[in-house]
Amino acid sequence: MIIVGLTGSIGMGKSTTAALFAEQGIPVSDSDRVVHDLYRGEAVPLIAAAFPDVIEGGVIDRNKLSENLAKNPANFKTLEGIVHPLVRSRERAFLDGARDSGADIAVLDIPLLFETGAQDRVDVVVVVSCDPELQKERVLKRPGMTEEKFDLILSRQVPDKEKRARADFVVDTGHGIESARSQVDEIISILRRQSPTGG
Ligand SMILES: CC(C)(COP(=O)(O)OP(=O)(O)OC[C@H]1O[C@@H](n2cnc3c(N)ncnc32)[C@H](O)[C@@H]1O)[C@@H](O)C(=O)NCCC(=O)NCCS
Ligand SMILES: Nc1ncnc2c1ncn2[C@@H]1O[C@H](COP(=O)(O)OP(=O)(O)OP(=O)(O)O)[C@@H](O)[C@H]1O
Repeated sequence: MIIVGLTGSIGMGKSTTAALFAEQGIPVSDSDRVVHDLYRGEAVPLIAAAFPDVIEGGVIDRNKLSENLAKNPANFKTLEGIVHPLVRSRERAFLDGARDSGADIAVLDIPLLFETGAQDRVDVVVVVSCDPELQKERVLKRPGMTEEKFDLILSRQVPDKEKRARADFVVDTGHGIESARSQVDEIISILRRQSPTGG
């Protein structure tokens, strides 16, 4: 099974591109979604011990957590120390399930692929990218997003230019969905041609 690591900076179109792989029947795991899920369950007691004021009604309130991180960026390190091993363990379970189901390709959508060294755990790296102005416009449209939060998150991510340089494939999301869909379909057919079973 070919493991594809899908990454890209905030707002570049990872989730949208991941959905295009899923459309072709390829199993996809979304790390941001895994984190959000952990914040409603397994991670709650661990995060409550480190940051008691971000718990609301027994779950983690991501807005409160974001405010906490904006005030104390050093807390990212503690938080990531709790969250990333849990994400990693969910990732292994996902890959086992994908293998058991006979998938020839599986996609891991990992926003912090290069930052966490996850490129060593995947066979192929796909980076999603677009123009930085379009990226900013997309992100600032989101409810609860501020320029400050955008800059804080960007400052913790490997720059887009470097990501593109390290990619096996780049998907440009700046020209609409149909364009992205044909880029993804092309990547899938290249991978299937290269795979030992020939797909
Ligand atoms: C900072 C938090 C509270 C913001 O939550 P919110 O719902 O507003 O945003 P969301 O989770 O959708 O993330 C928005 C964007 O920021 C990126 N991002 C999230 N955490 C980080 C981080 N630690 N470093 C760099 N980028 C990050 C995401 O990948 C995404 O591109 C949340 O993302 C979080 O708890 N992050 C820490 C866990 C983590 O490292 N996640 C990254 C993927 S494993
Ligand atoms: N190929 C595309 N064509 C047109 N719009 C797109 C395309 N890809 C993404 N978008 C739009 O850009 C915005 C951000 O996309 P998406 O949520 O997929 O980004 P993301 O990289 O997953 O973001 P984050 O890193 O914050 O989770 C969305 O509004 C989405 O509809």
